[in-house]
Amino acid sequence: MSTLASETHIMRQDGMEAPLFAFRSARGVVQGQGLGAALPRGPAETLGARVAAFFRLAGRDALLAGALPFAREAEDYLVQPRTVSRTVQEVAAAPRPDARWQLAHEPDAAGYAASVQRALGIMRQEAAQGAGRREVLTKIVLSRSLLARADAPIDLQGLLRRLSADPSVTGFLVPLPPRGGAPRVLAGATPELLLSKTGARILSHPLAGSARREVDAAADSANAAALARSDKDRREHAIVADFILDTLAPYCRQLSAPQGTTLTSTNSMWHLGTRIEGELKDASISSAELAAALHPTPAVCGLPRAHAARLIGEIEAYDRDFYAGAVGWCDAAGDGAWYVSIRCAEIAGNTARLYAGAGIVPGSDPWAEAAETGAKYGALLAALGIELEETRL
Ligand SMILES: C=C(O[C@@H]1C=C(C(=O)O)C=C[C@H]1O)C(=O)O
Repeated sequence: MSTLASETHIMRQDGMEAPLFAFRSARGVVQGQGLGAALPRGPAETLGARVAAFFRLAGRDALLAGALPFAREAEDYLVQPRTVSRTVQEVAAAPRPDARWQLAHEPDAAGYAASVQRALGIMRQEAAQGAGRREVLTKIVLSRSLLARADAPIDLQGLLRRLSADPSVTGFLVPLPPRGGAPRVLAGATPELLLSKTGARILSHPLAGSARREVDAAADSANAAALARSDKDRREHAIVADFILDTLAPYCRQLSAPQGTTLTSTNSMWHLGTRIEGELKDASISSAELAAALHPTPAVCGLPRAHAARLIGEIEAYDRDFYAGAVGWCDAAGDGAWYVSIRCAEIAGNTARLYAGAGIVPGSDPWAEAAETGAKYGALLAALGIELEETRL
């Protein structure tokens, strides 16, 4: 255990100490204050063992929270706060910020559509090589990024309040390892539950298959109806739900998706979702270990997983770092909640780096996928107060 007291202290503009981390949803708020200690960092493979060793020493009241990066081999960042509060949500509105922004796309919609073409070409080629090939790519999730620089430091507490205003998401703020000595956080409004555990009961609610929300009610329902009957989106979704069922099955005495696949929505997006419920054989396994086993699911990576992750590294021009990873918390009983870190931005001082991705399967239309990623910036753009024309292609 190492103490990082000076590294991640973030002061609010009013001089009060800001929370170390926060998760706010309609189910309540879990928030930590002050940095106590940090879990020795390591890859997803060893998270379960490191968390178990931590709680053997840290005692019953301890709690760990933080972020897993996208790459399984990269090091996670989990911290223990000095104090924890778990409360019921009080949604205080926060005024929209009026900063001026400079924006840079990495890549823009055309560049992103070209990457999708390239991935579809790889899928066609591998499928043509047929069963003789060991690894045939059936899905890959490609992302793009938007770098936004404000003329003033970004107010993290206001941002978190605006991100949490949508009752269908979990607003989060977690510290990331400082870069070049400067503190940074990951802030987002994730709609996707990777895994939660309470005693022996576990839940996962994967999302895949998307359409934008519309202000006009008729257009909005038409988008939802088209998503519900889209064969491409159903295939894209089934790959994720099957992967999660297969991965969790060995840990469970009972596992099912009683409602099947249904439409779910946030303020900015429609999704196909499957609520998966299970009962663990061994209730002492930690939610962090289960989250690490699942991560990254084909909702953010692809199938086969390692093959898709390698191709993402080749096709995307940047390292995803903590985007498309997982954020969450875990207590000494192993109970906790872990979310897929999407609809998020890495924030340091005046800059926010937003990310958005979309699942590509045979039949995907490159420009439609580019438009989908534009729509997925929506939650963060609205919370930061950024207007972006390009999100409507
Ligand atoms: C990758 C993202 O979202 C994921 C991809 C989805 C899709 O391709 O339809 C839907 C929900 C998420 O699992 C993102 O928002 O960045």
